[in-house]
Amino acid sequence: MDSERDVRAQLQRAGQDHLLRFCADLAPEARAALLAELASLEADALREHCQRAAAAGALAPGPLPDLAARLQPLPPERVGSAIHCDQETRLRWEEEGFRQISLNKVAVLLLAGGQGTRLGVTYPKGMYQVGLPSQKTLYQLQAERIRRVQQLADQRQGTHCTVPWYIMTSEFTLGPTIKFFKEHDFFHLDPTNVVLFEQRMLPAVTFEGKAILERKDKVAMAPDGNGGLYCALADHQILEDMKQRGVEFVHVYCVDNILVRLADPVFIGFCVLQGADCGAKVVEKAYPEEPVGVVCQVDGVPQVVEYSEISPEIAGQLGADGGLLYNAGNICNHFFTRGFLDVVTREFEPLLRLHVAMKKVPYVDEEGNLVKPLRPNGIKMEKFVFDVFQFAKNFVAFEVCREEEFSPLKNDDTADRDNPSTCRRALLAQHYRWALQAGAHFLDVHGVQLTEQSGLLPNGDPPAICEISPLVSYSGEGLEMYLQGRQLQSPFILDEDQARLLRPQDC
Ligand SMILES: CC(=O)N[C@H]1[C@@H](OP(=O)(O)O)O[C@H](CO)[C@@H](O)[C@@H]1O
Repeated sequence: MDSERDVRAQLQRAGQDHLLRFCADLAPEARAALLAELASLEADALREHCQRAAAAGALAPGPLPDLAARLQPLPPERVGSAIHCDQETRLRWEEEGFRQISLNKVAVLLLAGGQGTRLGVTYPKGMYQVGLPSQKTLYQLQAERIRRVQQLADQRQGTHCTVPWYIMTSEFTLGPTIKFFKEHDFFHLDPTNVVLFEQRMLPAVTFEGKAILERKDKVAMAPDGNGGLYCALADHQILEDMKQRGVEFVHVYCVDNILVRLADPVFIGFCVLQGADCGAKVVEKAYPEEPVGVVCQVDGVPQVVEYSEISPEIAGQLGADGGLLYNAGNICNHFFTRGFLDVVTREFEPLLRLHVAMKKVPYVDEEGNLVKPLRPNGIKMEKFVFDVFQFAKNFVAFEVCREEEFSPLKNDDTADRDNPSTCRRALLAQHYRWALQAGAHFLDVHGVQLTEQSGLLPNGDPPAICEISPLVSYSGEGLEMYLQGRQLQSPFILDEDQARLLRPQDC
């Protein structure tokens, strides 16, 4: 191990020796931990990182300059649609997706290293429950969708398949996530098919280019963004694990979308039949300022321009049809072939841009007191998962229906949108629609039958509460046998037990 003198000398050369200013006050263990952390940061890499952060932070924040002239919507031949296609085509994509799943060629990969700052929780977002009647958490919903999609593939193809679940965590989320999964018996998935790995962390830096101490004995670190995926895949030999299992196609998604369709056979099938190496699901943007990236082309190359980097003028531009010109909203659901991920991790990762986020970073002042700043005082650098799209040989986008597939949990309930209430409503409204489509009738709290036309209530709630377990239906399929012609009293939960009760005798 490097001695304190060595570390100090290296940090001095890097202009970062302030990180040792409380070293003399520390108990031996804390001092050793700090020295180990500083040694692992490597002084040269730290200097470079701090200089890069300060330089990037000094540039005008917000929209990228000269973007307008370089931007174009994606050409139509690169975009498929689950909304505007005919039934036969959709079935063909779905069939292909299920075929690949049943051959064990499909994995899902969850990006779950974020800190949930906007939501205001100190635990991983996946452990959040939005107040559904079943009280299920995001992690449980996702686990059950994996189980169901495996089951559907098996039923069609007569197999016994596995969709492995890779979960990228960070220093903040790894411990609590493992504990949570163990406490819940991995939601009845085989633990050997749930692979947790950790992304790297990067130091937070002041506007003057100094790494920040968050405690006398600890540098302020933050996960390296969801684009940290590519280093993390290499660090933990995840692609080798995929290869051993025979995985060829990976559905990467972000933890916060309550409606996410894991390993969606329609999306997978579309991408595979298109021969794509990289793909993104999109929804039509709801309004110009919506905080979603837009999937488009920059200098003729497919890319995502993040909401923080697009000007209001460009975001509000209208196309010939009167809708938003840049209307392909990124929902952080990506398709990658393992081959593409392999090339990215080996060749292109170092080319990924670092994006700047100005954050309020708690720090210790000169006297060693903890300060919680009221205004941003630090720069965090992040890579974005979609920044690899530019390296794809055949990129495709796939448009899906927002109501069915996108409702993200970003904020707490004080915000108007993307909060626990909007997520809960989106899921319950979907299940209400599915139940009606399957021929159910609902009774209100007074036992009076609601009409089929009963729309959503003014607050967006469905007129009756109906929650359907993902173990019973993945995307609305197979519900007629339980619900056709039934009168259901709200609230109604269709879980596996209820499904057994409702199942006709001859099934
Ligand atoms: C770097 C990144 O992946 N940003 C994504 C991601 O945004 P966050 O605000 O970082 O959660 O999810 C959005 C969809 O919920 C998507 O539109 C956006 O482009």
